[in-house]
Amino acid sequence: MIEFQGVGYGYGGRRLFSGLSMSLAPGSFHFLTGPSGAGKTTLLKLCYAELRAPEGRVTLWGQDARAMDRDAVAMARRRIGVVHQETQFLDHLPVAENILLPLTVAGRLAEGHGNLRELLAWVGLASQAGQLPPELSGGERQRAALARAVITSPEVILADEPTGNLDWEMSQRLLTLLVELNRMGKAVLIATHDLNLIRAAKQQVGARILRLRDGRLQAAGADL
Ligand SMILES: Nc1ncnc2c1ncn2[C@@H]1O[C@H](COP(=O)(O)OP(=O)(O)OP(=O)(O)O)[C@@H](O)[C@H]1O
Repeated sequence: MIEFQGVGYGYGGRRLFSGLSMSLAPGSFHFLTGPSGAGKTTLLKLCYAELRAPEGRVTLWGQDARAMDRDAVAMARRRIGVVHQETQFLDHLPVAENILLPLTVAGRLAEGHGNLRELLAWVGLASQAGQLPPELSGGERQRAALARAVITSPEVILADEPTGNLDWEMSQRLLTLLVELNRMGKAVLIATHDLNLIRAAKQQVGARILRLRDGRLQAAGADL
Protein backbone atom coordinates (compact mmCIF):
# COMPACT_ATOMS: atom_id res chain seq x y z
CA MET A 1 0.00 0.00 0.00
CA ILE A 2 2.75 2.45 0.98
CA GLU A 3 6.23 1.80 -0.38
CA PHE A 4 9.53 3.61 -0.04
CA GLN A 5 12.34 2.92 -2.48
CA GLY A 6 15.67 4.60 -1.79
CA VAL A 7 13.99 7.60 -0.21
CA GLY A 8 15.99 10.58 1.03
CA TYR A 9 14.85 13.76 2.74
CA GLY A 10 16.35 16.80 4.44
CA TYR A 11 15.52 20.33 5.47
CA GLY A 12 17.34 23.42 4.24
CA GLY A 13 20.18 21.50 2.62
CA ARG A 14 20.79 19.30 5.68
CA ARG A 15 20.25 15.66 4.75
CA LEU A 16 18.25 13.86 7.40
CA PHE A 17 18.17 10.39 5.88
CA SER A 18 18.74 8.67 2.57
CA GLY A 19 18.33 5.32 0.88
CA LEU A 20 15.25 4.38 2.92
CA SER A 21 13.26 1.42 1.68
CA MET A 22 10.26 -0.13 3.35
CA SER A 23 6.83 -1.43 2.56
CA LEU A 24 3.60 -1.20 4.55
CA ALA A 25 1.53 -4.16 3.42
CA PRO A 26 -2.07 -4.92 4.41
CA GLY A 27 -2.20 -6.35 7.92
CA SER A 28 1.43 -5.47 8.77
CA PHE A 29 2.47 -3.99 12.12
CA HIS A 30 5.59 -1.82 12.33
CA PHE A 31 7.28 0.16 15.03
CA LEU A 32 9.54 3.00 14.01
CA THR A 33 12.05 3.94 16.63
CA GLY A 34 15.23 6.00 16.81
CA PRO A 35 16.72 8.97 18.62
CA SER A 36 14.94 12.28 18.88
CA GLY A 37 15.47 14.27 15.70
CA ALA A 38 16.31 11.21 13.58
CA GLY A 39 13.36 11.94 11.30
CA LYS A 40 10.52 9.69 12.47
CA THR A 41 7.83 12.36 12.10
CA THR A 42 9.33 13.32 8.74
CA LEU A 43 9.09 9.72 7.57
CA LEU A 44 5.43 9.58 8.61
CA LYS A 45 4.74 12.81 6.72
CA LEU A 46 6.23 11.22 3.60
CA CYS A 47 3.85 8.26 4.11
CA TYR A 48 0.80 10.50 3.81
CA ALA A 49 2.26 12.83 1.19
CA GLU A 50 2.40 15.82 3.51
CA LEU A 51 6.00 15.97 2.30
CA ARG A 52 7.32 14.80 -1.08
CA ALA A 53 10.67 13.07 -1.32
CA PRO A 54 13.21 14.76 -3.59
CA GLU A 55 15.22 11.53 -3.69
CA GLY A 56 13.95 8.01 -4.31
CA ARG A 57 10.32 7.07 -4.69
CA VAL A 58 7.32 6.91 -2.37
CA THR A 59 4.30 5.15 -3.82
CA LEU A 60 0.82 5.19 -2.32
CA TRP A 61 -1.33 2.38 -3.65
CA GLY A 62 0.89 2.16 -6.71
CA GLN A 63 0.93 5.89 -7.45
CA ASP A 64 4.14 7.89 -7.30
CA ALA A 65 3.54 10.50 -4.57
CA ARG A 66 5.47 13.14 -6.53
CA ALA A 67 3.06 12.85 -9.45
CA MET A 68 -0.09 13.03 -7.34
CA ASP A 69 -2.25 16.14 -7.61
CA ARG A 70 -4.33 17.49 -4.73
CA ASP A 71 -7.30 15.28 -5.50
CA ALA A 72 -5.17 12.15 -5.70
CA VAL A 73 -3.54 13.01 -2.37
CA ALA A 74 -6.94 13.60 -0.81
CA MET A 75 -8.14 10.22 -2.11
CA ALA A 76 -5.08 8.44 -0.73
CA ARG A 77 -5.40 10.19 2.64
CA ARG A 78 -8.89 8.80 3.06
CA ARG A 79 -7.24 5.41 3.24
CA ILE A 80 -4.81 6.57 5.95
CA GLY A 81 -5.64 7.46 9.56
CA VAL A 82 -3.06 9.62 11.36
CA VAL A 83 -2.69 10.05 15.12
CA HIS A 84 -0.45 13.09 15.51
CA GLN A 85 2.12 13.70 18.22
CA GLU A 86 0.34 16.85 19.37
CA THR A 87 -3.33 16.18 19.00
CA GLN A 88 -5.32 19.22 17.96
CA PHE A 89 -9.05 19.38 18.51
CA LEU A 90 -11.60 22.09 17.93
CA ASP A 91 -12.06 23.04 21.57
CA HIS A 92 -15.51 24.55 21.14
CA LEU A 93 -16.97 21.34 19.68
CA PRO A 94 -17.91 18.29 21.76
CA VAL A 95 -15.70 15.22 21.59
CA ALA A 96 -18.21 13.33 19.42
CA GLU A 97 -18.25 16.09 16.81
CA ASN A 98 -14.47 16.27 16.83
CA ILE A 99 -14.30 12.54 16.15
CA LEU A 100 -16.77 12.90 13.28
CA LEU A 101 -14.84 15.81 11.77
CA PRO A 102 -12.98 13.84 9.05
CA LEU A 103 -16.33 12.58 7.76
CA THR A 104 -17.90 16.03 8.02
CA VAL A 105 -15.05 17.49 5.96
CA ALA A 106 -15.35 14.69 3.38
CA GLY A 107 -19.13 15.21 3.10
CA ARG A 108 -19.68 11.68 4.42
CA LEU A 109 -21.26 12.52 7.77
CA ALA A 110 -24.23 10.22 7.12
CA GLU A 111 -21.88 7.23 7.31
CA GLY A 112 -20.64 8.20 10.73
CA HIS A 113 -23.60 8.18 13.04
CA GLY A 114 -24.05 4.41 12.88
CA ASN A 115 -20.42 3.79 13.85
CA LEU A 116 -19.95 6.58 16.34
CA ARG A 117 -21.58 5.01 19.36
CA GLU A 118 -19.72 1.74 18.82
CA LEU A 119 -16.45 3.56 18.27
CA LEU A 120 -16.87 5.67 21.42
CA ALA A 121 -17.55 2.52 23.45
CA TRP A 122 -14.55 0.78 21.90
CA VAL A 123 -12.16 3.57 22.94
CA GLY A 124 -13.88 3.86 26.33
CA LEU A 125 -15.26 7.36 25.82
CA ALA A 126 -19.00 6.65 25.71
CA SER A 127 -19.70 8.90 28.67
CA GLN A 128 -17.38 11.70 27.46
CA ALA A 129 -19.03 12.17 24.05
CA GLY A 130 -20.64 15.46 25.01
CA GLN A 131 -17.63 16.94 26.82
CA LEU A 132 -15.34 19.52 25.30
CA PRO A 133 -11.74 18.50 24.47
CA PRO A 134 -10.11 20.70 27.17
CA GLU A 135 -12.07 18.69 29.74
CA LEU A 136 -10.40 15.40 28.76
CA SER A 137 -7.38 13.79 30.41
CA GLY A 138 -4.27 13.06 28.35
CA GLY A 139 -5.24 9.41 27.89
CA GLU A 140 -8.78 10.32 26.93
CA ARG A 141 -7.47 12.82 24.38
CA GLN A 142 -5.26 10.20 22.77
CA ARG A 143 -8.13 7.72 22.62
CA ALA A 144 -10.32 10.40 21.05
CA ALA A 145 -7.51 11.07 18.56
CA LEU A 146 -7.40 7.39 17.69
CA ALA A 147 -11.19 7.28 17.26
CA ARG A 148 -10.98 10.29 14.94
CA ALA A 149 -8.20 8.61 12.94
CA VAL A 150 -10.26 5.46 12.38
CA ILE A 151 -13.76 6.92 11.87
CA THR A 152 -13.20 6.87 8.09
CA SER A 153 -12.25 3.14 8.18
CA PRO A 154 -8.73 3.70 6.86
CA GLU A 155 -6.57 0.81 5.69
CA VAL A 156 -3.41 2.19 7.30
CA ILE A 157 -3.00 3.77 10.75
CA LEU A 158 0.06 5.97 11.34
CA ALA A 159 0.59 6.94 14.98
CA ASP A 160 3.29 9.42 16.01
CA GLU A 161 4.28 8.90 19.67
CA PRO A 162 0.68 8.05 20.55
CA THR A 163 1.61 7.22 24.13
CA GLY A 164 4.02 10.15 24.57
CA ASN A 165 2.65 11.62 27.79
CA LEU A 166 0.65 8.69 29.06
CA ASP A 167 1.23 6.49 32.07
CA TRP A 168 2.01 2.84 31.56
CA GLU A 169 -1.52 1.56 32.05
CA MET A 170 -2.96 4.02 29.55
CA SER A 171 -0.13 3.30 27.08
CA GLN A 172 -1.02 -0.38 27.29
CA ARG A 173 -4.65 0.37 26.68
CA LEU A 174 -3.88 2.42 23.60
CA LEU A 175 -1.52 -0.27 22.35
CA THR A 176 -4.25 -2.88 22.76
CA LEU A 177 -6.58 -0.77 20.61
CA LEU A 178 -3.92 -0.51 17.90
CA VAL A 179 -3.32 -4.28 18.05
CA GLU A 180 -7.07 -4.86 17.70
CA LEU A 181 -7.15 -2.62 14.63
CA ASN A 182 -4.30 -4.65 13.18
CA ARG A 183 -6.21 -7.87 13.84
CA MET A 184 -9.06 -6.37 11.82
CA GLY A 185 -6.61 -6.27 8.91
CA LYS A 186 -5.33 -2.72 9.08
CA ALA A 187 -1.66 -1.91 8.62
CA VAL A 188 -0.28 -0.10 11.67
CA LEU A 189 2.90 1.97 11.98
CA ILE A 190 3.75 3.44 15.37
CA ALA A 191 6.64 5.87 15.83
CA THR A 192 7.83 5.72 19.41
CA HIS A 193 10.80 6.17 21.73
CA ASP A 194 9.22 3.84 24.21
CA LEU A 195 11.13 0.57 24.09
CA ASN A 196 9.00 -0.87 26.90
CA LEU A 197 5.95 -0.37 24.73
CA ILE A 198 7.64 -2.21 21.88
CA ARG A 199 8.61 -5.05 24.22
CA ALA A 200 5.04 -5.28 25.50
CA ALA A 201 3.68 -5.33 21.96
CA LYS A 202 5.93 -8.21 21.02
CA GLN A 203 3.86 -10.41 23.36
CA GLN A 204 0.69 -9.48 21.45
CA VAL A 205 1.59 -9.09 17.80
CA GLY A 206 4.27 -10.04 15.30
CA ALA A 207 5.61 -6.52 14.87
CA ARG A 208 8.54 -5.49 12.71
CA ILE A 209 10.80 -2.95 14.33
CA LEU A 210 12.51 -0.33 12.20
CA ARG A 211 15.17 1.88 13.66
CA LEU A 212 16.05 5.21 12.10
CA ARG A 213 19.55 6.20 13.08
CA ASP A 214 22.43 8.08 11.47
CA GLY A 215 20.33 8.70 8.38
CA ARG A 216 19.60 5.03 7.74
CA LEU A 217 16.71 2.70 8.39
CA GLN A 218 17.63 -0.65 9.92
CA ALA A 219 15.63 -3.63 11.07
CA ALA A 220 15.95 -4.08 14.82
CA GLY A 221 14.85 -7.09 16.75
CA ALA A 222 16.50 -9.35 19.24
CA ASP A 223 18.44 -6.48 20.86
CA LEU A 224 15.26 -4.74 22.01
N1 LIG B 1 9.75 22.01 8.86
C1 LIG B 1 11.03 21.83 9.25
N2 LIG B 1 11.98 22.70 8.89
C2 LIG B 1 13.27 22.52 9.24
N3 LIG B 1 13.71 21.50 10.00
C3 LIG B 1 12.80 20.61 10.40
C4 LIG B 1 11.41 20.72 10.06
N4 LIG B 1 10.75 19.66 10.59
C5 LIG B 1 11.68 18.93 11.26
N5 LIG B 1 12.89 19.50 11.14
C6 LIG B 1 14.15 18.97 11.72
O1 LIG B 1 14.37 17.67 11.19
C7 LIG B 1 14.86 16.80 12.20
C8 LIG B 1 13.94 15.58 12.29
O2 LIG B 1 12.67 15.97 12.79
P1 LIG B 1 11.54 14.91 13.06
O3 LIG B 1 10.45 15.62 13.78
O4 LIG B 1 11.21 14.20 11.82
O5 LIG B 1 12.30 13.90 14.05
P2 LIG B 1 11.75 12.81 15.07
O6 LIG B 1 12.64 11.62 14.93
O7 LIG B 1 10.28 12.62 14.84
O8 LIG B 1 11.99 13.53 16.46
P3 LIG B 1 11.23 13.35 17.86
O9 LIG B 1 11.43 11.92 18.25
O10 LIG B 1 11.95 14.30 18.76
O11 LIG B 1 9.79 13.71 17.61
C9 LIG B 1 14.94 17.62 13.46
O12 LIG B 1 16.28 18.05 13.62
C10 LIG B 1 14.02 18.78 13.21
O13 LIG B 1 14.44 19.92 13.90
